Formats: sequence, C-alpha cells, structure tokens
Amino acid sequence: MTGPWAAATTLTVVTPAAGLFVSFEGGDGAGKSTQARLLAERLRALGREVVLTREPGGTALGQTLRDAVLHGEHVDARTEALLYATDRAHHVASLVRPALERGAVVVTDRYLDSSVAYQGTGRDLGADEVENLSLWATRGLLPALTVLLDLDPDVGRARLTSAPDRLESEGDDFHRRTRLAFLDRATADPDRWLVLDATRQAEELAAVIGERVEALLAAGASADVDGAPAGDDLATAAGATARDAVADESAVSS
Ligand SMILES: Nc1ncnc2c1ncn2[C@@H]1O[C@H](COP(=O)(O)OP(=O)(O)O)[C@@H](O)[C@H]1O
Ligand SMILES: Cc1cn([C@H]2C[C@H](O)[C@@H](COP(=O)(O)OP(=O)(O)O)O2)c(=O)[nH]c1=O
Repeated sequence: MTGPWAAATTLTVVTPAAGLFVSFEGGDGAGKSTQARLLAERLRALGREVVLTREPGGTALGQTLRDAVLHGEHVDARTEALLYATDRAHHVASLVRPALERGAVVVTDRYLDSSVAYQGTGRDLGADEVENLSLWATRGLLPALTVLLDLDPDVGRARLTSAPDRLESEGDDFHRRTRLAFLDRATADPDRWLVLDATRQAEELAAVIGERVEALLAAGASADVDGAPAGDDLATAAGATARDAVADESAVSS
C-alpha cells in the first residue's frame, strides 16, 4: 500500500498477554448480542472476570458517538468511518486494553471487522484503508477469536423488533456486500475466525462458541503475542463453504 496509511501496515498486532479478546461479528439480527451475553454468562460461571461490551457505544463518549452516527444528521462516508474509529480508539484505550492487561476476558459485540465490512466494502472506502485506520486507532489490537454469525440479511432484518438505524436502512445490495466482506475476511484468516451458521439454535451456537473459547483459555492462546491460536479445520471449511454458497445465491438472485 502507498499513501498516508502505509505506515500503519508496519504496526505489530499485539494481544496483551494476560487476558483474552473475543469479538462477535455479523449482520444486524444475526444473534451477536445474544451470543455475547451467553458467552459472558458461561465464563463468569467458571469464575472468570468478563467485560461484556460493544461498538459503537461501549463507553460514555462512545454512546454519544453512537447516537450521532446511527441517529444523527447525515454524514458522508469518511466522517462515518472516522466516527466509528474514534469510538473504537477510546473504547480500546479506556476499557478494552486495561481489562486485558489485568487478565479479563473481553467480549465485544462488533469491533474493527465491522468497519472493514460496512465502511470499507459497504461504503466503498477500501478495506485496506479502513482496516489500517482502525489498526492505527487501536495500536494494532486484534481479537484472538472473532465469531462470525453468518446470516441472510433478509432473515436478520425479519428478526429485528426496533426501528432501523441509519446503517440498517441501507438497501439489500449494501447488506449482501457486507455479508460477503465478512466471509472473505474469515476465509483469509481462519486462525482468528470461527464462522457459524446463525440459523442454528441459539443454545447450540453458544455451546460451540463456549467450547472454543474455553479451549483457547486452556491453551493460553492470549499469551501468544506473535502468532494466532491453532486453527479449526471444520470452521475454516465452513467459512469457505458459506462464502461459496452466498456467492451462488447472489449469482442466482442477480
Ligand atoms: N439463533 C437464533 N435463532 C433465532 N433467533 C435468534 C437467534 N439468536 C438470536 N435470536 C433473536 O433474534 C433477535 C436479534 O438477536 P440479537 O442477539 O439482538 O442480534 P444482533 O445483536 O446480531 O443484532 C432477537 O429477538 C433474538 O432473540
Ligand atoms: C462497529 C460498527 C458498526 N457499524 C454499524 C453496524 C450496525 O448496523 C450499526 C449498529 O451496530 P449494532 O448496535 O451492532 O446493531 P445491531 O445490534 O442491530 O446489529 O453500526 C458500522 O457500520 N461500522 C462499525 O465499525
């Protein structure tokens, strides 16, 4: 990459040694908040400190930014990307990183990959540029595990009960492209991602996720500063298959 963000690619991606950072990603209504909550409950029952949080809006300043970006006046795509990045920078500096440093498990409902999918691909700002913006904002903090709850956007929309926000109001094409962007990122980095079919029962999904996280904790994955935890062949295959299936669906429906 060239240009002003080129320097960001030299950042070292570091998970602080003590804790474990887990993010949930996927479209609206995919079940992220449900699974994040169930995971937190499971780990707390095991005696772990868990910080359950979300983006945008995991801090007081973040709540103000959330209201602005989701319900405020119209903003252009770059302003939108910067608002999410600002929320993320403050979230990581003030809440996520301190919690990881004291050994907590941090479970976040959305993180950097949402920006790459929604602003980078959905808004056409460029995946690399948007990723590097967030890596700069967070000093290179990536989750040890990102759970992608993959769902047809129409099914997700039908699950929602509240009025759509500014992003949810975008059209079918926008949401189809963000879904594919998540799947592409998961396929490109299978060690970090666990791709799950979000039409499965919530309890069933929670069991798979819980087992994976407990395995990471048992293996001390969070202390692996230089490399990602061991891969999951089944999940990798599921991710690739899901992406192919979605591509086929798009081909059929377009
Ligand atoms: N696996 C699932 N199957 C069917 N419905 C689900 C499932 N998980 C969550 N839901 C329901 O779908 C709605 C959206 O779930 P939520 O966890 O808020 O999604 P998100 O945080 O991804 O927007 C809620 O009404 C929730 O009860
Ligand atoms: C974190 C993040 C969220 N978003 C969008 C996705 C969602 O439509 C919206 C609000 O996220 P969220 O509260 O997760 O909505 P929901 O629970 O309905 O899934 O913000 C971005 O566009 N970029 C980002 O970086």
